[in-house]
Amino acid sequence: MRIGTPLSASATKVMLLGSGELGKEVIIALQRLGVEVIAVDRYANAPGMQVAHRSHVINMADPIALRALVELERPHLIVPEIEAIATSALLEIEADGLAVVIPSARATHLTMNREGIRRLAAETLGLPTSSYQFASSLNEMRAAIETIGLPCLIKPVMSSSGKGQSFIRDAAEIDAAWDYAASGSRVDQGRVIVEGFVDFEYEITLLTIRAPGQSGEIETFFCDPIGHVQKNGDYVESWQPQAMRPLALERARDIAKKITQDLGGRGLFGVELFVKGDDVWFSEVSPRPHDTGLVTLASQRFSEFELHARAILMLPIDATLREPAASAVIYGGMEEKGIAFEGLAEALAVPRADLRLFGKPESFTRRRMGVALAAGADTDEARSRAGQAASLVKPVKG
Ligand SMILES: Nc1ncnc2c1ncn2[C@@H]1O[C@H](COP(=O)(O)OP(=O)(O)OP(=O)(O)O)[C@@H](O)[C@H]1O
Ligand SMILES: NCC(=O)N[C@@H]1O[C@H](COP(=O)([O-])[O-])[C@@H](O)[C@H]1O
Ligand SMILES: [Mg+2]
Repeated sequence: MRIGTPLSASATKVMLLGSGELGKEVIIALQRLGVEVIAVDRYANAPGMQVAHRSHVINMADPIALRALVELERPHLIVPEIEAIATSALLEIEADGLAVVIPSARATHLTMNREGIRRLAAETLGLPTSSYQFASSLNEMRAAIETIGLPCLIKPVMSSSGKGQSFIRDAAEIDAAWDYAASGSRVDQGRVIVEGFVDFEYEITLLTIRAPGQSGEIETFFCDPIGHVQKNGDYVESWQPQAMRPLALERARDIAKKITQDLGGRGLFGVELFVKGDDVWFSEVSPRPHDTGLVTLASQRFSEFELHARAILMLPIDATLREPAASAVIYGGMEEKGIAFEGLAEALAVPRADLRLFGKPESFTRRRMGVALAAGADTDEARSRAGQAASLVKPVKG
């Protein structure tokens, strides 16, 4: 694909739908390749808007507003960065040939709802997953828990980063889990998935890229597996590479290839998998860069964001690991606008450490505001350095 001059008639235009920390890095990668970038999100001054050519604040869940913006801007490519988008509008935009949706309109439509992607993975493709049932009322949820058994997880069908998610060990926790799911759902659907608990040894994100190979045809490429730790459904720490037994790695790649091939299109996907010995379970997939993949800013020759940018532009990629590295999340720790960060010199004095401060205009106690990165001789050293650097960064009132 050729790339034109930004802000001229020949410009190659890309519209990001969602402009948080992950989109910000994708935009920087696109900017470096001379792409004209339009950042869109639900609030002003989102991280990606601060590095784009221009930006718009709209309700991306509104199909009419979304279609109108696409008609106004006429981007060549639309790059969804979050799930909460009117994917029905994306299906129409793609069918009308108005723009190319990354990785494909169908992929964004199926993955925005846990029901779509889980039924595809387990029922159509026959991939191993946790046991599961869907429920649309408290009574249905009780019946589903009877079948699935305890412990189990309750998640709104439309949510991410652990929002509205509960781990239930005891029947007494059921009512609270239903209420919490309703409060954490992005679009109040009143529908949840009940998932049987998978007693995994470790979990990984397998970054999988659909990009042109030597022949120019789309092929599947894999990054080294990323290990991570999640708290309350949200990632707090990740590292690469995660050591795996050869058979487990082969199974993980096989699952990732099958699901991404079915979703189709081009770009980078984050395939989330649970592993125990040689057993591997599919959990879910993001048809876009993954938060745990922030570690690739320190570990790979090209980060997951650069790989996504290249793949969507139909350019060749190189997914090789450069060295072991880790990432550790920096939370806001307070409910405040316009906060500041102290301790940066101390954090950056940690050997091989680096930082990303996302520039989000408002802090919440558990909002991810930045990330510490570090390389090391092995992932243990990298994890301890990244954790130390993150703990030295102190959010304070601005
Ligand atoms: N069935 C399960 N068994 C065991 N652990 C689970 C199960 N489902 C989820 N988890 C744990 O909770 C974490 C978050 O779950 P999940 O990825 O479904 O949430 P999410 O809201 O989509 O988060 P994100 O958007 O960050 O991926 C998983 O990474 C895993 O640690
Ligand atoms: N697990 C998905 C994920 O990490 N998504 C990232 O978080 C942003 C929203 O953050 P916010 O809730 O702080 O606005 C999204 O825009 C994306 O960059
Ligand atoms: Mg997840």
